[in-house]
Amino acid sequence: MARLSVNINKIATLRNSRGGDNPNLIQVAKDCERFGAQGITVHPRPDERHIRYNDVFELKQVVKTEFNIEGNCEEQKFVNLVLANKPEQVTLVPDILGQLTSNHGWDTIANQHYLQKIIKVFKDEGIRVSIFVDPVVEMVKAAATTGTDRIELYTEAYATQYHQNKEQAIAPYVKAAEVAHELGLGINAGHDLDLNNLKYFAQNIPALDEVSIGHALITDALYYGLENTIQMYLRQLV
Ligand SMILES: CC(=O)[C@@H](O)[C@H](O)COP(=O)(O)O
Ligand SMILES: NCC(=O)COP(=O)(O)O
Repeated sequence: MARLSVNINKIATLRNSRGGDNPNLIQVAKDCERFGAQGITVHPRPDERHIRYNDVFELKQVVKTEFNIEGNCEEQKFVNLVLANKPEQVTLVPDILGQLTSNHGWDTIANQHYLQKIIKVFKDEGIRVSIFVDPVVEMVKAAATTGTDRIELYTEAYATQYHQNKEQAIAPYVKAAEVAHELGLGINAGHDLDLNNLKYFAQNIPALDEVSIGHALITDALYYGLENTIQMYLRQLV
């Protein structure tokens, strides 16, 4: 059964909007775990518009499940932050500066040597590495030679197409996941997964290890409450 990591970026967005400490990010992380989350994900960005670098140090002290830090490893500040905190997992995302949200996976062919080098930096410190990739077989095959432990399949395209044609939407992910599994890679997934599309995704990707979900889950929590919402998401993964 795939594990659920709750991305708490949006809690930090809300907190930062008033400059104070309400909602308290650390308490929310603890509560997510108490309500059943099997991991906590954060994606600090250079402008610190939601997660601040300092939040990561505080979260590291309290997260008891899997701590997953996502971000752009081309930023030295991000690399230093991860190495200083040694989370269970780092997810490398090829964001460009000022990007609204993540919108593409790595070109694992063009960046093969760079990825081999940077992945080793984290793995030498005992940190599991996952890299963000589009569901493209060539990219998955080249991911396998970078030394990464896992890939995270970027699911925005799946989420967008799901309502029109879910069979068509899932097809490239099934293929990419089969290849990843054959090559010995672990499989994570995330971006725009929600209560409508999650169950079908998990049912069709049997080797799925983990999903990280933030935007939709935190939005749903406004209506259903955080505890109830986390339980609802966990039920989609059974
Ligand atoms: C890598 C990924 O898909 C998510 O981490 C997403 O980028 C969330 O980041 P924002 O909350 O900044 O949109
Ligand atoms: N890695 C994806 C993630 O952490 C959350 O993405 P989203 O659910 O906020 O789109």
